[in-house]
Amino acid sequence: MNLIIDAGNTKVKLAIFKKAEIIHLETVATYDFVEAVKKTFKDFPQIKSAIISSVGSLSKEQINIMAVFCDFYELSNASKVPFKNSYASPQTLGVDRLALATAAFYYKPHSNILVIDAGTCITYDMVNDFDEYLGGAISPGVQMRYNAMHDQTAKLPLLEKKELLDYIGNTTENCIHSGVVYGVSHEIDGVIDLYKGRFKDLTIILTGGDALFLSKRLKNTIFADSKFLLKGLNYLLEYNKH
Ligand SMILES: Nc1ncnc2c1ncn2[C@@H]1O[C@H](COP(=O)(O)OP(=O)(O)O)[C@@H](O)[C@H]1O
Ligand SMILES: CC(C)(COP(=O)(O)O)[C@@H](O)C(=O)NCCC(=O)O
Repeated sequence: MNLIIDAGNTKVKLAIFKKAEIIHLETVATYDFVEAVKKTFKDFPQIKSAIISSVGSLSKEQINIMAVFCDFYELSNASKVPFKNSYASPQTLGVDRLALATAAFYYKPHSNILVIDAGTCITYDMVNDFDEYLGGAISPGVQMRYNAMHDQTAKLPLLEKKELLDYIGNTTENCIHSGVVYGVSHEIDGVIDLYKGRFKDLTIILTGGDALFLSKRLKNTIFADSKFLLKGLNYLLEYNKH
């Protein structure tokens, strides 16, 4: 069994893989990380190896607790990956994006794949049919857009995402929801259209905490998989063992 940890900027996801199958999944806040790890090893003593991708605020001490329990690997920009990395600043690339590109590579090798991760930020990552990672884009995530409007104005309230019946907002709250929800979904559809114009037979994967909420609102056909990054990490753990 492998313990796979994706520490993002909002939440830490812990998954246990038995070969390619996820048999346990939980999401915790950064401050609960150490307790969650201890409990996981108590409940699943069969875990032999672990990997962590951390782009959030976990400290070195928090991360190093893993080494107490098993054979532990921290994903870094020096890790081996199964594709050609053509990012011009590989040392500053988020390791979570390396995991997404890895999942894309194994999902459909030698094909054009765009991965959209709607998490704290929305990331766009492109792997082409030459198995080459090109990069993509980083934009503000759903909750970040709500937070920014509240934090940087005097009058706008802090809201959370909500289903909307009409894109014409008729109250302050509805106008904010419309701006965020229709803004994000039209951004994503617009970006997909750009990539479709350049890459033939493009496969589009949507993942991250807001994937299910957004998938219903897109005009493009996408494959939503909230566990895509975790699957990429499980591949990278096996890939870097040898
Ligand atoms: N409990 C929740 N209820 C509603 N939305 C949530 C919840 N937790 C996370 N989200 C949404 O998912 C986003 C974070 O997704 P996630 O993939 O966990 O981010 P990260 O990997 O950056 O930590 C937030 O920006 C928010 O919009
Ligand atoms: C863009 C990110 C903040 C996304 O993090 P997330 O929203 O998944 O928590 C992260 O991948 C990161 O810190 N990247 C470094 C810059 C780069 O990828 O070029």
